[in-house]
Amino acid sequence: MPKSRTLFGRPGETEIIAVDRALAEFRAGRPVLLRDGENLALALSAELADVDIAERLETLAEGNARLVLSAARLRRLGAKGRSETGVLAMPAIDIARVETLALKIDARVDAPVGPANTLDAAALELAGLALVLPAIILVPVAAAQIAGEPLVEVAIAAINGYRAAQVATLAIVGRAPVPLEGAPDTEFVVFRGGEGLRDQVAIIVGKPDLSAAVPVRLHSACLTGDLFGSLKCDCGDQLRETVEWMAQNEGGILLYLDQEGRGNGISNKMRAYKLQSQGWDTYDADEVLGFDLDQRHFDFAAEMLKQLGVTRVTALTNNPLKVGAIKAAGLEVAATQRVLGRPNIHNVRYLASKRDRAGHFIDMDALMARAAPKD
Ligand SMILES: Nc1nc2c(ncn2[C@@H]2O[C@H](COP(=O)(O)OP(=O)(O)OP(=O)(O)O)[C@@H](O)[C@H]2O)c(=O)[nH]1
Ligand SMILES: [Zn+2]
Repeated sequence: MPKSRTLFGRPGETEIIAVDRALAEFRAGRPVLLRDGENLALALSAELADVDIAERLETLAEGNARLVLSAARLRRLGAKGRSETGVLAMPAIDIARVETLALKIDARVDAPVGPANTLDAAALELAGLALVLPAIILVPVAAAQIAGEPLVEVAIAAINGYRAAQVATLAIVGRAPVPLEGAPDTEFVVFRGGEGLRDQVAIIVGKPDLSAAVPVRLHSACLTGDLFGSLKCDCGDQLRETVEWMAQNEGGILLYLDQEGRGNGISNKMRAYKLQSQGWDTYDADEVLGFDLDQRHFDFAAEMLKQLGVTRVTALTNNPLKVGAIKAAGLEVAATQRVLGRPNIHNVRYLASKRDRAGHFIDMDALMARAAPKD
């Protein structure tokens, strides 16, 4: 990403600010102006579009509007031969059709799907960052057509470089002791930036020896499981049992990451839960919505560990993605340790899917042995 220096933007931050503004607009259902050199296009989240905004875009579109969809969504729509992101031409912006193609379960694609260009791909990345469905109405425009319009403009390089820039600017903004039940010697350290739309938290339990392999868990936020003890997953048990284990052993660090729904956000997770209640498994439900197996990135989590002085870890996880990401970020993984949740009739299919479809190291027999409630 190009560095630029202005009065109110430190080098590298100007681009982050532009994307932050674009995200606010996008999530509010207003079009964002994307720029790739001389090429301009208005991008609008399909799930937030209504007839009024469609009519206004139509006056600029001149028949050139398109609907950008993810590879996963196109697969579900039965688009022949498409293994990547693609676009559907929209001679007229028909909101009912957009809604069907973006969200409806039984929708099939009835028109040729074209390849996505750099603006389309950046629009899809923006949707991912905004935690909305990966479906965007894109309208190519000329500068003269939108002169004087109060639009937020963002260069596609800024969008594509956003995650890396967020890692580079990650910094501790607050820390304090927070005694926890069962782990009274605990400190919360809050980092600004990283993934998702909020800050990230490192929970340092006890006084881990930073010169040895530090027990570390990267824990993705799960409102339903962590906070309310939902029976649909194993997150709450993993969270509390890890903190307890760290307190009773040599301490450790749990990173609480703003990655609801495997990075899809809480609203898309709830859409997926609705589909699951109709019989879809956890990954198929996500694919219906247009998501791949896992949208999470963990490079910023590794950076958090580095800033806390960690170089070598014992990774407390069953997820090979997390282990790979920690290693790829230059930290040493001395060992991995399984984190068993508790199975029940509501989560057993979810756990089996994670094992069978995403390669999680889950020993179902060991897990089932824990099915009985604690005495
Ligand atoms: N999309 C989606 N996300 C889910 C579902 N169930 C749980 N999640 C999310 O999945 C993530 C689980 O994250 P983690 O607890 O870090 O676990 P993990 O990736 O299974 O890896 P380990 O627990 O470390 O082995 C959280 O972001 C949850 O919100 C689901 O059915 N669909
Ligand atoms: Zn969960």
